[in-house]
Amino acid sequence: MLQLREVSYTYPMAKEPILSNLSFTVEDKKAGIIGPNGCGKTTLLHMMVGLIKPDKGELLFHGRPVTTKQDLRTLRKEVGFLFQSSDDQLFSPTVLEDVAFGPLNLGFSPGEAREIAVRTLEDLGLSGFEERITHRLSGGEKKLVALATILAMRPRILLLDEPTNNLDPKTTSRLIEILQDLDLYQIIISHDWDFLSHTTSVLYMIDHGHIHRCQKDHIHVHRHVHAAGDHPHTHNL
Ligand SMILES: Nc1ncnc2c1ncn2[C@@H]1O[C@H](COP(=O)(O)OP(=O)(O)OP(=O)(O)O)[C@@H](O)[C@H]1O
Repeated sequence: MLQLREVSYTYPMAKEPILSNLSFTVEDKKAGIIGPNGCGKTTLLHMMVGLIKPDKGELLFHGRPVTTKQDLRTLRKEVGFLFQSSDDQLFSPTVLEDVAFGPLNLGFSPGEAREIAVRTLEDLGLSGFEERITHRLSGGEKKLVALATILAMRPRILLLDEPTNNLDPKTTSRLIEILQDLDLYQIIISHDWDFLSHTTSVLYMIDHGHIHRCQKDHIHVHRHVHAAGDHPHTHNL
């Protein structure tokens, strides 16, 4: 459904490409993407929603190249993106307005959009948040509301960029439960091995501009290292 084919990308002023002739297809229902800081994980997800255009290669959606604004609109109806920073996602005064914004944009009437928003908040255990002032929410509350703004649009694919950053263990557990219950494609960037082990069934690693599917034993070794309390970055994740 969603595919990057042989893409390369170099940031302006950078000497080396951050992604190089990389191909990636959303085919596993729940996949994690790992790799060291700065290896290009966020760049990859941004490319998959058309926020970054590859210098070479193409983004395909349902087998067709995404080139026009209309192609992008179609893609974004079905592909939701949870930003690393919730403040990049939330902009309305109240939670209800923020969550209803997507459905309104999709053409639902104000009444229908409100109903969808209320139901989505309820599904995420956020009933009672409707009239809360969005920018006054805690970081964890913002993360769940940001997720609600996406789920209200009923996407088929969900891309999540380091969703557990700054979440406490209780909110992380809540997020795990929510993601486990969601029957849609999920691609998750994370440095949190425990979280990935609960939410994904396959892992991909970005390394020197390329992406590899990790072998099972490789995953076990790294999980063991992480469980032993070592810092994952020292092991080149
Ligand atoms: N707009 C930009 N202009 C120039 N360089 C950028 C830009 N955005 C990101 N980079 C650089 O590109 C590299 C890849 O960034 P990216 O955010 O994709 O990495 P990442 O793997 O998600 O890292 P992390 O795990 O730290 O979040 C980094 O070295 C970053 O500094």
